[in-house]
Amino acid sequence: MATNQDEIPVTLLTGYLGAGKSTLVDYILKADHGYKVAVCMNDFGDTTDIESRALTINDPVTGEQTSAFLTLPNGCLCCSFKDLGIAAVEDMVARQPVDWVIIELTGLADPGPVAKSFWTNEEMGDLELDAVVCVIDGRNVLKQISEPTLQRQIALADLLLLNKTDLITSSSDLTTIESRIRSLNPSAPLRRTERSRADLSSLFRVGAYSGGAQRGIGTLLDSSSTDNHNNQTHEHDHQHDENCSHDHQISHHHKPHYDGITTISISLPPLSPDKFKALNTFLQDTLWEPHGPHGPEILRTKGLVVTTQGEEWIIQGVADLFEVTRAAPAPNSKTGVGKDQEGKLVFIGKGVGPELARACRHALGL
Ligand SMILES: Nc1nc2c(ncn2[C@@H]2O[C@H](COP(=O)(O)OP(=O)(O)OP(=O)(O)O)[C@@H](O)[C@H]2O)c(=O)[nH]1
Repeated sequence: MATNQDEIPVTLLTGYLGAGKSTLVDYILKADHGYKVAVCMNDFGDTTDIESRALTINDPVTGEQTSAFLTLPNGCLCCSFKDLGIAAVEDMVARQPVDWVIIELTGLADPGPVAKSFWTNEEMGDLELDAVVCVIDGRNVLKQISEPTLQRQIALADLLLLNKTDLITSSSDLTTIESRIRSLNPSAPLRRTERSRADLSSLFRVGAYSGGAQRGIGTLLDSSSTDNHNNQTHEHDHQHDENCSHDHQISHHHKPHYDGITTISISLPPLSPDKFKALNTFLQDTLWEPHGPHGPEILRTKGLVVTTQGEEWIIQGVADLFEVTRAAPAPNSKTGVGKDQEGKLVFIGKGVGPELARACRHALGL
């Protein structure tokens, strides 16, 4: 499809909690393609600090670590982006020349309103919406597919990446998954990926929006016409879309959000080796053991642990799987971890509440 080479393409990256969006961003930022890429990250559950620490970006000239992030510090891009987001992206692009803008939406965002605001905004300067790319968690998609948010993410995409194929155990599962995805979006290319390693030429200058409406996208982008989940379960009042001033500071309480999903953030002091071990056991007990019909269903776990020895570790969990890896040094930090630096553990899921925070503190003897 023809694209305007003078415009800077904007890719909207969507996909459910833990699908592999940040992994894709990390892959793109490190790949050898020669494009200057700007990334906007938005996150649900106040975890952008953890995300940005999970990535390392080296300046190609100096080799030093750089921060390429413009943090949009609230958890609800879909209602604040229209006014704040585009201006923020324009500002970023004005400060440094870039070839490609990638906006990673939260795992719980409907990409429709953001895509629409980019597509219809006359004052976007050199920016042009290029494509909506949806990363799909191959391991969990069949369990999650009844979620309206995920359905819209898939339905709206111009390119679908079926990720985590290493965790899909049989070819019949793969066929079932692909046909379920196809039932929601029969026309977008569907590619299989492991660790989100997609062919970069299929991601850049897709041109899905050049040349006017296609695939009935106009109707899909209008969330009021197809989206009934906002009206039913979304706790926010989107009537005040234009001046969205309500409280998005969800980090330390457990407000219901999209699809009845709540989040809790537990701050952690520097952990001794014994307490770090206890945290690992707590995560195993919490994520691996069934909680019965009324227990929380944890969809996503993220954490930053600071140890008393001054190490930092990142925790990433999706459903029952989790991994603990050494954190990249903080950007612009030459001194390492400060003595009073705190860690935190964030759970996102259904029925996630203060009991979980209490259980965690108890398990760690805090
Ligand atoms: N086994 C396996 N793990 C993967 C793959 N892709 C990503 N992961 C892991 O899945 C976890 C979540 O990946 P992220 O890239 O953070 O997912 P995300 O979509 O950005 O998650 P949210 O920010 O919650 O929306 C991390 O632990 C990744 O290392 C894959 O293809 N295979």
